[in-house]
Amino acid sequence: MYISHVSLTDFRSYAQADVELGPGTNVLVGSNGVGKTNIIEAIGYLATLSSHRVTNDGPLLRFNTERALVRARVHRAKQVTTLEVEITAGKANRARINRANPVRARDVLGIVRTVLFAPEDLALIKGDPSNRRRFLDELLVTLRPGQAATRGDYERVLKQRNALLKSARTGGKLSTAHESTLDVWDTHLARAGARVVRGRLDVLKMLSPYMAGAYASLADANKVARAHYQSTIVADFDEDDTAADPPLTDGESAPVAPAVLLDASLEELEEMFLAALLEKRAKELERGITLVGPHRDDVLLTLGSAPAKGYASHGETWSLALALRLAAYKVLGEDDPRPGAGPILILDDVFAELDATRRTRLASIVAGADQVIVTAAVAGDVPQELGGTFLRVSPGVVHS
Ligand SMILES: Nc1ncnc2c1ncn2[C@@H]1O[C@H](COP(=O)(O)OP(=O)(O)OP(=O)(O)O)[C@@H](O)[C@H]1O
Repeated sequence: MYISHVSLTDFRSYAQADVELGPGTNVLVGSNGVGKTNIIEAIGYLATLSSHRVTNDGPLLRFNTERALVRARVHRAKQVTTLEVEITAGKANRARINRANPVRARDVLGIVRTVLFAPEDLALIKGDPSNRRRFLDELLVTLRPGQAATRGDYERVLKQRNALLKSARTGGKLSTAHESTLDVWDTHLARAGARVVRGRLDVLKMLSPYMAGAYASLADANKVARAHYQSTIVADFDEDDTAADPPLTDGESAPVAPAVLLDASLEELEEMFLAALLEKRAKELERGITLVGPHRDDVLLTLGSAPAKGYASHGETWSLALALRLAAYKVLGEDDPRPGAGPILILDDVFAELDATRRTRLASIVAGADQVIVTAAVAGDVPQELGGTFLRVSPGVVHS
């Protein structure tokens, strides 16, 4: 797929900007701070309804404005869709498809598919587990938009269960009424949580071979890149390793998924989760929080026999983070293999970080994507093999 036109109103540094893009490679070039990333952030927002840089929408609204608009013309296979998302401070966002009546923003998930790689992605390897959970969850929602509701259910139940645990803790002894309410929340939590875990395991299974392949193509290393789901819902998890959330200080937070978890059905996962909740109930009451569940899970990434976090070099960390995104790109391409339906690949500031060999390798890996959007402060950093159209960005304006 590709986007042929993006229009921004009061988004980040842009009062109003129109950007014409084409299929194939588009390179946005301009000095530091002119607004290149702001453009690709807006395109990424249409796909995920979130920014790759900030966790809330506030900074996306241009200073002193209340509302931002991102509009795009999307070409997917033979279909052309005009998509518009309105981001409003402190209110639910709204969207419009083909200028029809507004719908919930959530309803447009899945129309645009992007895979965005940015320097912030180093946190996928070096950062706390929430980065890796978010990576899997976002990909899952792109593949199965219905998963957004499951995730929402899980968060809601988790919040209510935590509130109950906290009130039971401050109130002293757990009353019978509290206990039976907790049983009810456990059932709801396990039902939604099992779906979250199953979805993540499925996604990770799809990603793994592509991640290993992309890493091998990017790096000379003879180290194999692997990803293992670590779940707190497996029986022998020791919550002392996760005293705080984010639970990781270093090393591992929970056991690597055993085969029993990898192949478990939803019902089996639910049972596992319920058993783990029961086992941890006393500890949870003591601490006033839910200690087990997908909100505490992690993905252990390894290079050769060592965990990437804490051991990988800077270059290896870059290559592995990039390999994860390229794997996501492959998985999405496989999910909708129609010609012209592949995801849009966005590479923010990536070439400046790579040596000449890796630049060329990356260029050959991404060649053939329906659309690649690259940002660079220095045009010469973008390998010539990539070709494409250059667009010059200066503050507030994009010149074709
Ligand atoms: N909400 C906002 N309102 C107005 N301006 C903003 C807002 N958020 C960011 N900016 C401005 O946008 C600019 C940053 O834009 P962006 O991150 O797109 O730069 P860039 O061209 O990608 O730079 P670099 O090459 O350094 O990565 C900064 O000047 C910043 O002050």
